[in-house]
Amino acid sequence: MTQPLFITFEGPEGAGKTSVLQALIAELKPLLGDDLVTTREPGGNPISEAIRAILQPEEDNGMDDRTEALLYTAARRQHLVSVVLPALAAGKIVISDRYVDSSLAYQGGGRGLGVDNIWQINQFAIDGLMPDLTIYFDVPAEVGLARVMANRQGKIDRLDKEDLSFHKKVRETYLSLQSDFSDRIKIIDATQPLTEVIAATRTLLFEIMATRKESL
Ligand SMILES: Nc1ncnc2c1ncn2[C@@H]1O[C@H](COP(=O)(O)OP(=O)(O)OP(=O)(O)O)[C@@H](O)[C@H]1O
Ligand SMILES: Cc1cn([C@H]2C[C@H](O)[C@@H](COP(=O)(O)O)O2)c(=O)[nH]c1=O
Repeated sequence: MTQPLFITFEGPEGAGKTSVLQALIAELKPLLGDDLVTTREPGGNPISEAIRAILQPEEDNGMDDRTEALLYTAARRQHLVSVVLPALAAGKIVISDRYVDSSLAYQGGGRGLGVDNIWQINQFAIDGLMPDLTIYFDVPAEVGLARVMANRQGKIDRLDKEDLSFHKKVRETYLSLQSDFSDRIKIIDATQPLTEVIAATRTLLFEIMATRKESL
């Protein structure tokens, strides 16, 4: 069996994670086949997708900030158990669009609940499982939000609609996490043209895949 890899994509709204992932799936699937599993949070299985629908309606639903933090964490737990852990146990490469850093940045930073508090509640859910590599796509909040507003054709959800100061705090928290955990979290300037962002991501993915060894 080959050594499993757990890779996560992170970033503020409109950073381009989904576009990059779609482009690279098209390149990597012919090479890796079933060895590559791509997924997203919140979601990736029926229970977590149901939680996503509660978390991300288009209109404000009056949700309490701590309830929000707990629901993202619950969705994460189910996603881990249903999708991520079985794939890693089978030696696969898992790429998840968002993971625990999203909660640290959005609920810890954006909502002001505190990164340490959000880290603590997440320990129960993730049981120590951290990514081998996190790629952080960095854009100023204004740039990302402008992309979302220009392109989402009516599907602007509850979090997209938060004010600019919320989204700025999300980005600041991501930058601080990246600086504190720079061995794990690699930063890409996502204001570059998409083709360049894809190329930078490809380089990081191929670097870590080259370290993957055969194991018993
Ligand atoms: N580097 C780029 N330059 C210009 N436009 C981009 C770039 N990357 C992505 N976009 C556009 O920005 C929009 C948002 O991109 P995408 O959905 O991939 O971002 P995301 O990080 O997945 O966002 P979210 O997390 O908010 O869903 C899309 O319309 C996409 O075409
Ligand atoms: C995992 C996670 C996500 N969020 C927020 C971030 C985004 O606004 C949405 C996810 O939407 P996307 O289009 O799939 O990126 O949810 C969050 O606030 N906390 C989290 O833990």
